[in-house]
Amino acid sequence: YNPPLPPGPFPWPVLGNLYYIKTMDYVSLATLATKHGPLMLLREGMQYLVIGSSSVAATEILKMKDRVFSARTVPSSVPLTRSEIDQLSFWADALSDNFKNLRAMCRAELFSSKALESQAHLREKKIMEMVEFLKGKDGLVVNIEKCVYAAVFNMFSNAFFSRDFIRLENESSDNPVKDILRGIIGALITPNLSDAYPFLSKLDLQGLRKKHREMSVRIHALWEPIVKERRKRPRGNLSNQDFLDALLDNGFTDYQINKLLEELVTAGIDTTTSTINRTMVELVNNPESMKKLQEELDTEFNQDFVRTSNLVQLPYLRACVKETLRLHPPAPLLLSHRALETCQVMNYTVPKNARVLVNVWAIGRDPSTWDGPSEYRPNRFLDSALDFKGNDFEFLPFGAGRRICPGLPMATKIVPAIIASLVYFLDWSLPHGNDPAIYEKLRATSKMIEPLLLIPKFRK
Ligand code: HEM
Repeated sequence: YNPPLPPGPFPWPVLGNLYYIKTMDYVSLATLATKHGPLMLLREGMQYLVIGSSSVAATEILKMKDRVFSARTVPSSVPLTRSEIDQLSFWADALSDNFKNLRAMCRAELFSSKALESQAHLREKKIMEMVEFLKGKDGLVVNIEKCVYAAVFNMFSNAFFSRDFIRLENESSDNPVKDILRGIIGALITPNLSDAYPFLSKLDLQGLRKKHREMSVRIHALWEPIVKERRKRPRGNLSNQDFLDALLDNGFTDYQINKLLEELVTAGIDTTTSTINRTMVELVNNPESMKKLQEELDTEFNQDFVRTSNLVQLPYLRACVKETLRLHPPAPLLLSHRALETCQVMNYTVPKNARVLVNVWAIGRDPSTWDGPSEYRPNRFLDSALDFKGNDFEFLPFGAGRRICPGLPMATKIVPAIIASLVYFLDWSLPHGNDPAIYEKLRATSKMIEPLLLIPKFRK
């Protein structure tokens, strides 16, 4: 007996459900799922697209059938050949040696407790520079998003190369790094005819692969001189190794280094900054939560310095971050998974090579799990063991299983540290006062909040 395909909207000949996919965003897909069910099938031209929208569907896809769904559908805008993907990219199948080696390398040299501890003083330094800069803007309107971006990017670039890449003082001017990364993400997520009709892929009709390739060249150009210079240095047991040293010691070629770092910043920077910005929007608009967080920080830090290593013990801070990730997961549909073979999920058949998404945004707002699902209530996490480490399938901002976000340990250091320092040293208000309509607009936008303008006021 072969169970049927999952239910879904009626597919048009040739086109399938391209109409829905063109307008596809997690909010309309969540609405569509209330009609068709927690496991839904759409047709993207010639491709099957399966969407899981409940914690039960997520458990089956990411836990019970994790191995089967551990491959990715690689967007055709990715400017790599299949063999490059298999040999040097995170897009590789999770069962491949390359994938396991990349994850092991990152885990050991970037995300282990030891590596993160050795970066702690750098994170603190970047934070204090940001705080000093903001103290100088007392009472003025600042584009907080840009300051956060600079601090986060420099934390990355210091872990990679022991260098800053973005100057805080450039707060008012354009930020080419951000534009490049947005360009890459744009090329990856724009609905692409080549994905629906793979035989068109070579033509690159929308120019998305070309755009991605150009942006890749530009981002690599930022660090290529550093890599070149570092190669000339004698290698050996240097103290103060950064990630680049580790890659060179492990025989990575320039091209491997370029691609790995590109993929790490593409995946890590926007997700991290968006979580911080969205937490600020929620806190500024929920004064009680803000007050409670500031009180918690005041008891913890009676000197003038936020030691990031002390932050893990702060329950309310953690609860605030979790509540932001529940309401605004930066990767609301995860990245595309792919079925390695035909299999059964929730008594339906999922065909081999189907693209599979999990709507973690919908799961985080499921009214059968969450009270007042669209309200910002960090308290709900205080007496709860729910965590985002991939074991609780009603709360999956980092995914779960073999494909869980490898950067989770780094994100959970950076995000609370920056939020804590912003609200410990400064009070914040909105330029036009607290207008509920503006709040709803800021928090509802499916794109990144931009520009996020706030007024800092000296507190400590
Ligand atoms: C709050 C911050 C972050 C969130 C919410 C987040 C979330 C996610 C999610 C949902 C996925 C896809 C999981 C899936 O498809 O099942 C992912 C993948 C990934 N993330 Fe993160 N991430 C964050 C920060 C970071 C950071 C800081 C880094 C690196 C420094 C990073 C590197 C990656 C990489 C390389 C992948 C692809 C892994 C793969 O394909 O197996 N992320 N992340």
